Amino acid sequence: MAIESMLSLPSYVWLSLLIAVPILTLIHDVWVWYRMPPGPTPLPFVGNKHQLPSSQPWVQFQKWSKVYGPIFTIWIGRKPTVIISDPVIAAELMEKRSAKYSSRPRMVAMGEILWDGASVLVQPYGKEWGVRRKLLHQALTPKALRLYKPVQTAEASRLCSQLLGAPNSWEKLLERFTSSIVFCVAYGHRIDSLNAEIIRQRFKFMHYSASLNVPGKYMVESFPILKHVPDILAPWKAEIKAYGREEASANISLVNMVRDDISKAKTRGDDIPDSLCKLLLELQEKEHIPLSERDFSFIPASLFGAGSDTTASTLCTAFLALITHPETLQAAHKELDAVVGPSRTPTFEDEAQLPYIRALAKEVLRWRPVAVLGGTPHASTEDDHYEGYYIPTGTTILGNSWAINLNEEYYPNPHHFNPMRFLPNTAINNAEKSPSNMGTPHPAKSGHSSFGWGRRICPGADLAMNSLFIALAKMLWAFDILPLKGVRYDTFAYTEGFNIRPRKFECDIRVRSEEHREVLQRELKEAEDILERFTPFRE
Ligand code: HEM
Repeated sequence: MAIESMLSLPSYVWLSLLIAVPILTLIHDVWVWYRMPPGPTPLPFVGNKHQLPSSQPWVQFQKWSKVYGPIFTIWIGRKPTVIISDPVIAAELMEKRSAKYSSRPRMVAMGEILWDGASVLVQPYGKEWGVRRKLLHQALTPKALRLYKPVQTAEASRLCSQLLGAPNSWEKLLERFTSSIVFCVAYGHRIDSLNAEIIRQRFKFMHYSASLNVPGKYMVESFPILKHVPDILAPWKAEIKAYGREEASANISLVNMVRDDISKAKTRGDDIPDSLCKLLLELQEKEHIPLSERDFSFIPASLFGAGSDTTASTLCTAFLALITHPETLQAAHKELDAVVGPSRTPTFEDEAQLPYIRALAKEVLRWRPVAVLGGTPHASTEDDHYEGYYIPTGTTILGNSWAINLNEEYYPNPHHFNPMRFLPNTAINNAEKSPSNMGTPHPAKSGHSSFGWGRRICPGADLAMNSLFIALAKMLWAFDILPLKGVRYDTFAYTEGFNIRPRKFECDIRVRSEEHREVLQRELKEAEDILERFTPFRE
């Protein structure tokens, strides 16, 4: 009846509606735009899309922050994104006001159709996310992290001994190292080669999910109602769901592999290596976990996508920093020689005595942050005001780590790689660390925000820091990492994407002495004894 009477409306009413709706929408948008933090002027309905560069948008965002201020707005179509370039503002919104700023922007194709809400990374803030996040924390407590240290140490020794044999393959060797750690920690199985079937499978899933997250590729992102169109009428949706089923079934198989390992070990009367999946399965025996088998399987599976490439890329950046700032290699050698000496390699027990190595790892994360736009964006779930500006519900919030980490106020001479910035205050360091060369202190305890903010901060940060520390300590103890003669290195030549790493470059990796070589060979045997318990994934 209502439809019939609408259809019988005179044509001048329809015409007025056709004109009035866009005009009213535009008035609404201008009113919101006027009250939000300033930014480059958007076009009606299009926003700033035409002004966004196709390459390294974080650099353009940093330039805009100098024009419009440390908090500014850009518009993608009619959706606002607030971009933050100052660590204090990032902490104020995403940490102090985290109750309002801990969600994720809606990603319909990837988060809802492909993963059906199973992935913690893109899940909106709420109870479902909280269950997964709590489980991750339970398997990554300081006590649990201690259980993973022996395998991280053994893998770092294996990495050094592989670098002895194939120094030119350093990038691939770093990738194998981080992949193996992630799989040992997630499932108690190691990676001996990047040709392992499981690596190919994981890359296939990662590339497919990334391919869904291309702005403008799917109409469903602008009109989420389309996700309810039956599969038979929407082949694009049927394809995404089929991929989702394949990934879920692969994740469930990995959990079943660990279940099988546990039951075989019980029959034999021994135990299997500690892993995140094993800890979660033990927890499941003791208490009810309100997740389906499928959703449970996505928790250990999240480690590879989130933790392998990020850690490997950070190590690649460390190599670039060392060859372009040779004084830092010398300082690292000096500390390692004084604390560890030439007859053994460093271990986690030496960590407290190696402040320069720890500071070097932090400076790498600051100097060229791998998650250059703060990882996955945050989204607000309530209207808010900051310094008189209006930030409406549903705004996307990007912490531009590039601009934050290279903000001169906090890090003077920001492109200079200088681990001293992160050295604890001691009498000796203070002589070189006057406030004028160290800048305003960063609000985070860690001194940087490369792992994100507040309730969404990276839950794997301590695990990643342990991998970075042990790999850097052992490699720096063993090797000279040097520039090739006559090569000019570009410290800005980085890849595109959400996670960045230096574009391919060559360097000269030389063992420091025959004694160092012998120690590495001897320690490889000890490492292999530990790694033997972690069955490798098949090629
Ligand atoms: C150098 C290595 C790493 C860096 C730089 C890094 C950085 C980040 C960043 C910036 C975020 C987004 C935080 C935010 O939204 O505020 C994040 C999220 C996340 N990271 Fe990491 N990460 C690293 C390693 C790892 C590792 C080893 C794991 C394995 C446990 C991991 C698991 C995750 C997960 C599951 C999330 C999503 C958390 C959520 O949405 O609640 N990351 N990471």
